[in-house]
Order: sequence, then structure tokens, then C-alpha cells
Amino acid sequence: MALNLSFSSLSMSCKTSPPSNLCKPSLLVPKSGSGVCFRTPATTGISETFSALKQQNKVAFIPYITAGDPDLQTTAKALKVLDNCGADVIELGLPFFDPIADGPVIQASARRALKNGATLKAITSMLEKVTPELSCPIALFSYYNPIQSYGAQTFISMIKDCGIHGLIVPDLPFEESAQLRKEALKKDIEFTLLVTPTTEPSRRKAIVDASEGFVYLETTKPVAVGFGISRPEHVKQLSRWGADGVIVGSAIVKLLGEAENSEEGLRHVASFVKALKAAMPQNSLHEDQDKVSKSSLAIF
Ligand SMILES: O=P(O)(O)OC[C@@H](O)[C@@H](O)c1c[nH]c2ccccc12
Repeated sequence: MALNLSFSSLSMSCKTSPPSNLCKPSLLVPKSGSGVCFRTPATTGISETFSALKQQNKVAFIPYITAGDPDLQTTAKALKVLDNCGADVIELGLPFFDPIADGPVIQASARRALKNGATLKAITSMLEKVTPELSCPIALFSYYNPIQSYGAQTFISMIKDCGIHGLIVPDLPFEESAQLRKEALKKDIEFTLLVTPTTEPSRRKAIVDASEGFVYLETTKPVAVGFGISRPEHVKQLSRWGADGVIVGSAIVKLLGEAENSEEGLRHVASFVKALKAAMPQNSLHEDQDKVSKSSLAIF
């Protein structure tokens, strides 16, 4: 599927005027008297999140942002905005100087983040403070090089200790991932693997079997679709086609990175995310599904 498919008022605004469909009902914690839509801290992992949504016939909304772009304080606020505005899982990119698997928007955002001092240590100490306040799990996106330089065991412990639930390493071939997956398993970090439309069927099977959290195509595991999703219509169409999750990266990164200032960027992100979430069918997935099988969903 050649879908080139991937926006808030500040977290405060989301909280003060919560459209009811922006929060996962299972995670709603009614605050006495306030009518405010708060969610419980994330104790659930990525697979559990997908299972809970599946039971409610809902599609996971998975925004991506780069840690440290434009700075770590804004990332901390953006994580809360995304969580409050209905993210089911957040993909957080660890900035890397040679982000070969990323498109131009995310490459530029990694450059800005590195320039502003977003090291792994600074990112994990920011996360330590923020993750206890989030209700959705975070999947960290990291290139292999930083993992190798810290050592798999140390890296996994560092990300576990700051409250991360999953790991995606786009430049690590599946065949070379066993050691890292083993370390991740030990610490209960879900290791998600990528499959593309051109992945050989035999290799795809092995990758799908090994992937945790989510994957795509001909599998009982949840299928999340990403790349180029940037409009409510995209999200709606993918939900109808039967995707279990939709991933939106560049469109959000662009709003944060190109804003005049952080507050403006965060406001734009909140309204964009609210519009995307509002386009997602609620409990109507299967009634309203177009006649396209999952096997024609190609993406990541
Ligand atoms: O940016 P887009 O077109 O919305 O697609 C999401 C994608 O960028 C995000 O999931 C991602 C960030 N870094 C990656 C590296 C590889 C694969 C995917 C990614």
C-alpha cells in the first residue's frame, strides 16, 4: 500500500477541555468533581495496550517524536501532551548523528537535538521524572551504534530504569539481534521488529515470530502501520483497512521543530493529535471495515 501517510493546545488545554473520545476508557480515572480526563500511570506494556484496545475494537494511535528536539524540556512537555491527547504508545527517537533509516524531517530533528545536547544520559534523566506521570508506554527508537557503545546490558538497564517499555532498532538486522533481544527479554523490554513489503517471506516469518509488542502482516500479533501518515483521512482509512495501530512521526516532528517557539509547537501538536484521534473510528472498526485483508497492508 503506497500510503504516504504520519499535531494540541498544551497539555493544560487538553486536560481542561477533554473530548471524551480522547482517553482510553479503560484507563479513565474520573477525578471527583472536576470532570477532568486523567489517566493512570503506565503500568501496562505495549502488547497489553494493544490487547486492551483490540478487545474494544480500537486502533492504537502511536505518535513519534525525537528526544531533545528542540530541547529536553519541550520533549518532557510534549510527552505529556501526547499522552493527554490520546496516544496509546509513544515512539521516542534517540537522536543519532547518522540516522540512515529516517526521512529528512526526522534527520533534521535529530541534528537539532544533538546540537542542543540530547545525550542518552540527559534523555534518561528527563524520562525518569516524566514517565511516572504518563499513562501510555514508550517504545524507544535507537540506532545500534549507541547501544553497542554502552554495551547491550548497560543500555537495556538504563532504558528500563527510566521507565521505557519497548525498543526498536531500525538498523539492526534481525539475524544479528539475538543477543540484544535476550538482554531486553531479561528486563521485560519488548523488542519490536520491522518488516517491509519487500521482506522475503521466510525471513518475514522469523521476524514476525520474534517480534514483541507489535509488527505487521499475516500474524496474530498487532499490526502497526507507519510512514507518511499525516492527515485525519489517512488514519481513518488505515483503521478501516484493519490496521491495529497507526504511527505518525514526521508530521508531528515538523510541528514541534518548525514552530516559532516551544509553546506554539506544543499547541499545534495538541490540536493536530486531537484531530487525528477524532478521525479514528471508535468501536466501529469491524462493522465499518473496508474489504481489504491485512495481508495487503504493507508497511512497518
Ligand atoms: O515519519 P513518518 O512518515 O510519519 O513515519 C513514521 C516513522 O518516521 C517513525 O516510525 C520512525 C522514526 N524513525 C524510524 C526509523 C525507521 C523506521 C521508522 C521510523
